[in-house]
Amino acid sequence: MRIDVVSIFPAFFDVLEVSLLGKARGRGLLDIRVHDLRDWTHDRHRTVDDTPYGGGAGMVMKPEPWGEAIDAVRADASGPPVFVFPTPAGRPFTQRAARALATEPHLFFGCGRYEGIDERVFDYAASVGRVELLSLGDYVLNGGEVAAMAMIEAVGRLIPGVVGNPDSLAEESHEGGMLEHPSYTKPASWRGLGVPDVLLSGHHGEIAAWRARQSEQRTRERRPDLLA
Ligand SMILES: CN1CCCC[C@@H]1Cn1ccc2ccc(-c3n[nH]c(N)c3C#N)cc21
Repeated sequence: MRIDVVSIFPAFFDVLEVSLLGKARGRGLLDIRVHDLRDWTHDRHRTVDDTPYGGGAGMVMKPEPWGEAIDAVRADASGPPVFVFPTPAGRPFTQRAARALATEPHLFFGCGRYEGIDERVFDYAASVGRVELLSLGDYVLNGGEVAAMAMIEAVGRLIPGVVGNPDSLAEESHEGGMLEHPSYTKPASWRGLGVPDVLLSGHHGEIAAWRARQSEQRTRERRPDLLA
């Protein structure tokens, strides 16, 4: 999978050089290319924002640099990417959305700042490819970078070969619409706290049943909406 990321803070994504995704890049499983939106400006101040039409506080990201960035990535790719724009006004980013994006050969993440990106950028992107306006959650961030990072990690780890043991993906929270069961490791007793006996029993069937009950109870208590 190829992922292009456009941001006015490209250094934000240096962290993608390390850990699991960094290794996946080194193994050629992920081709992540980070771009500075200001590379598509042409004035001395490398301007990317301007005052909003209709008035109001703050600044809006100008459409021109984004249009040139979209065209530059398209020109350098074999086919149109899926354009992902993190926005608080988007539909929820969920594990289902991550799974769908993980099937795509090429993603373009556009990270906005200020009050957001001129709406015509989304319209233009939709005229040349599929656009996904996705929200990380119901809270406000200062820009799209944190959200894009989370989305890139959630999608990247689903690419075959990125995660060592693919079986572990199936048991995770939100994969089957349920929260994952509690986990324990050595020592069996820690600061007076023990491990549920069933996990030490060696009875795999009983362990699986216990884990299923724990997932269902935890989901019912913490995320009843997932069971609706
Ligand atoms: C604060 N400022 C004025 C109010 C509107 C947002 C703006 C900041 N901002 C600019 C671009 C941009 C993109 C995503 C997000 C974002 N916030 N919360 C989420 N779940 C997000 C996602 N995904 C925030 C962004």
